[in-house]
Amino acid sequence: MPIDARAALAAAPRRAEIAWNHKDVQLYHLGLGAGVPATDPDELRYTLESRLQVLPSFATVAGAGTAAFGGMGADGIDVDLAAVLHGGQSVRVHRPIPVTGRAVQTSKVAAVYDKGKAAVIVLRTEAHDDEGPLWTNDAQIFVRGEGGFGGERGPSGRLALPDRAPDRTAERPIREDQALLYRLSGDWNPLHADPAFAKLAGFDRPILHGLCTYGMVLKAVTDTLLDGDVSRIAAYRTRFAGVVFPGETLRIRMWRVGDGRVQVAVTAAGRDDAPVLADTLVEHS
Ligand SMILES: CCCCCCC[C@@H](O)CC(=O)SCCNC(=O)CCNC(=O)[C@H](O)C(C)(C)COP(=O)(O)OP(=O)(O)OC[C@H]1O[C@@H](n2cnc3c(N)ncnc32)[C@H](O)[C@@H]1OP(=O)(O)O
Repeated sequence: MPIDARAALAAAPRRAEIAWNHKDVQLYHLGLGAGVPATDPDELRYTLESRLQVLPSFATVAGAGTAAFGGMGADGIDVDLAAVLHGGQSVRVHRPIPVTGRAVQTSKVAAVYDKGKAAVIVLRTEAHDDEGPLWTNDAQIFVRGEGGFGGERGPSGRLALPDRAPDRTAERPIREDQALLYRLSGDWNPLHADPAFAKLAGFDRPILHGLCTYGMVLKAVTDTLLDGDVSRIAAYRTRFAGVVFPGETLRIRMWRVGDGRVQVAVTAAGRDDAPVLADTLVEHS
């Protein structure tokens, strides 16, 4: 059986020692489109080692994605990569991520939901270093065609948008080669690079990594509403509601909804505002 929920949930957490330095952080930020214009002091915070800060979404790639792909091969989970889409993601940072770090990361399957036509696997990753906890991530992995095994349907997690105009709107173009650059941070899924594999998965051409959109949007919110200061971010969650293609432009609408929260909706600007990110919330100080 491709998904054995009981075996997946009972499996011991996987443990990995991970390390990163300024180059990993700079490459990750460049993969999100940072550094344009190259001499803009606001962009240098993401690109120049002497001023570098780390976007909290870096937690999703630290250790070059070991947790994500380790989870796909966890006990009880044997699925076809062409059936896998990233369904949702949350990150909570317990303190700012250092530019250079070494940590122990554990990951385990925290839930397996049966959505009828699909299964949703929740993969939880926690990291700590000598000073204590660093981050807790949940990745929701949507596996088409693997539902119907008689499991719980799980929560819907929907978040209604405020009934008013957004406080701010930003647009962010995606470079044609952005997925090729982003994948160097550790997500080597051919879905984002190989047209033949993308076809197998049902797409006309390679699609952008969900986590690339995720990082681009966090950067846009930080730069637009949080003075470009990543240390103000505590948590960030989203649902990947529709695919994005390299070369498109993201339209990012933001609402301040009180108590240090920004709600966000993201659409593809050139495709009739087709939904891209839904149920998206940034928590900040
Ligand atoms: C770090 C870990 C990495 C993990 C490995 C990932 C590797 C990466 O390289 C892969 C990627 O980056 S893929 C790119 C990013 N993801 C996407 O582009 C997906 C975009 N979303 C879609 O296409 C559809 O929403 C789609 C297809 C997801 C769902 O659309 P529909 O089939 O129309 O679903 P719908 O009928 O609306 O809902 C059925 C039930 O499923 C739940 N659901 C829907 N979208 C979900 C989503 N995105 N995540 C989780 N659950 C989701 C619905 O809530 C519904 O259940 P319920 O009725 O209980 O509410």
